[in-house]
Amino acid sequence: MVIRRVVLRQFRSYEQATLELDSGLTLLAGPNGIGKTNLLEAIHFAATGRSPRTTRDTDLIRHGAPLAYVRVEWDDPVAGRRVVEMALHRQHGKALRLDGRKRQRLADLQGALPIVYFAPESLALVKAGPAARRGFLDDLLGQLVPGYTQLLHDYQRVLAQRNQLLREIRAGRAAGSLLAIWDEPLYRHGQAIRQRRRRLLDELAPLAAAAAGRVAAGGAAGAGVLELDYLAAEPDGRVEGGAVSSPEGLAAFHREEVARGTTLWGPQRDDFALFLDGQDARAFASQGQQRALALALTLAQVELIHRRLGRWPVLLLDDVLSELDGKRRRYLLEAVCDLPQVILTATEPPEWPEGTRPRVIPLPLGPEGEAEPGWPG
Ligand SMILES: Nc1ncnc2c1ncn2[C@@H]1O[C@H](COP(=O)(O)OP(=O)(O)OP(=O)(O)O)[C@@H](O)[C@H]1O
Repeated sequence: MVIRRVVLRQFRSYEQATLELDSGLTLLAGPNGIGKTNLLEAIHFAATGRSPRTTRDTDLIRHGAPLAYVRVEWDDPVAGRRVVEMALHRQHGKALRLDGRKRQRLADLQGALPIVYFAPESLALVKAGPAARRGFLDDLLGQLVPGYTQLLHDYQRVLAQRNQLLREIRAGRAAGSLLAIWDEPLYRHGQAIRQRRRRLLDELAPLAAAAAGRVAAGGAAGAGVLELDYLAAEPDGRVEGGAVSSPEGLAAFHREEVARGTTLWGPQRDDFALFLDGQDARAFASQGQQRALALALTLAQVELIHRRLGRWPVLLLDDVLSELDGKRRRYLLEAVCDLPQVILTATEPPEWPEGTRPRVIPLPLGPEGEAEPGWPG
C-alpha cells in the first residue's frame, strides 16, 4: 500500500492542508507542536475510524469548527487507486465514504488500508497495563478479521447491560434471576473474542520471536527466546484452569458479581504474557529489553498483516526515533526501509540507512485552496 495524498479540512490544528506522498521513506519534519502527529493521526483515523490517541472523537475537530474532514488516497497493488473519506460532525458523529460510495458501517473499512502505528506509547506496551496489550490484539484483529470489530462492539454492549443489571440487583431494583438472561450472550461473544485473540497470538508468536532475535542481532541487545501466552482471566482470580466452561458456570459467581456490581468473567479482563528466556518480561525484563520486545511485536505485526492480507501495511512511526538509542534507531530504520511506504515524524532528520533515498517534508505545510467536492456538505 502506498498513500499518495492526504487532504484535511478542520482537522486538529489544520484548517486546510494537502499532503502529497511518495513510496519509500518519508519524514515529516518540524518543531514540536507544529502538527506532525496530527497528520499521522488523520491517516490512522481515515484507515480505522479511530484516533490512536483519544477516545473522544470531537477532540479531532479543529476548535470552533462544526466538523472535520479527512480524505486519504492510496494505491493498492491489486485494486489500484482507492479513496477513503471520513467526516466527523460535532453533533452527528462520523460518516464514511469508500471509493466515493457512502457506507453505513465503519466495519466496512476492515482490510481496506492496513496500517501499523508505532508511537512512544507503543514502546511501553510490555510494561503497560493489560488494557494496552488487549488493545494491541483488538486493533490488529479489527484490521485482519472481518466482523471482529462488530463482535467486540456486541460484546461490550452485552457487558454494559449486564453490569447495569448487576448494580440494579444490588440496589434491590431488579430480580437476581434476570442475570441468567445475559450469561449466554456474554459467554458466547466472550469465548469468540478469546478464540480469535488466541489464534492471532499463536500466529504472531513465531514472527515476534524471529523479530526479537533480529532486534538482538541488529545490535539492540537484550532479546532472548520469546514466547507469547494468552492469559484468560477466571472470576476466581485464577488464569485458565477452566473455572467457567459454560454459560451455566457463571452462576457460581453471581452473588459476588452483584456484591461488586461488575462482571468478573470475560475477555475484558484478559492479558497476554511475554516470556523471555522463560521469564515473564512484564515483570522481569529491563526497560531496554521491554522496548526491544515492543519493537519486535511491531515488526511482527507488519509481517502478519502482509501474510494475512497479501499486502504490506503503511508503517506510521510517530516520534519514536528520538526515543531509541543510536543502535536501535539504526536497526529499526534498516528493518523497515524496504517496505513500500514508511511515514515518520521527527524534529530532525536521522542518520538514514545507506542506499535509501528518503524524502523530507518540512512542516508547516503550505495552505492549499482546492475546492472540495460537495461532501460532506
Ligand atoms: N482540536 C484542535 N483544534 C486546534 N488545534 C489543535 C487541536 N488539537 C490539537 N491542536 C494543536 O495541534 C498542535 C499539536 O500538534 P501535534 O501533536 O501534531 O504536534 P507535533 O508536531 O507532533 O509535536 P511534537 O513534536 O511535540 O510531538 C498543538 O499546537 C495543539 O494545540
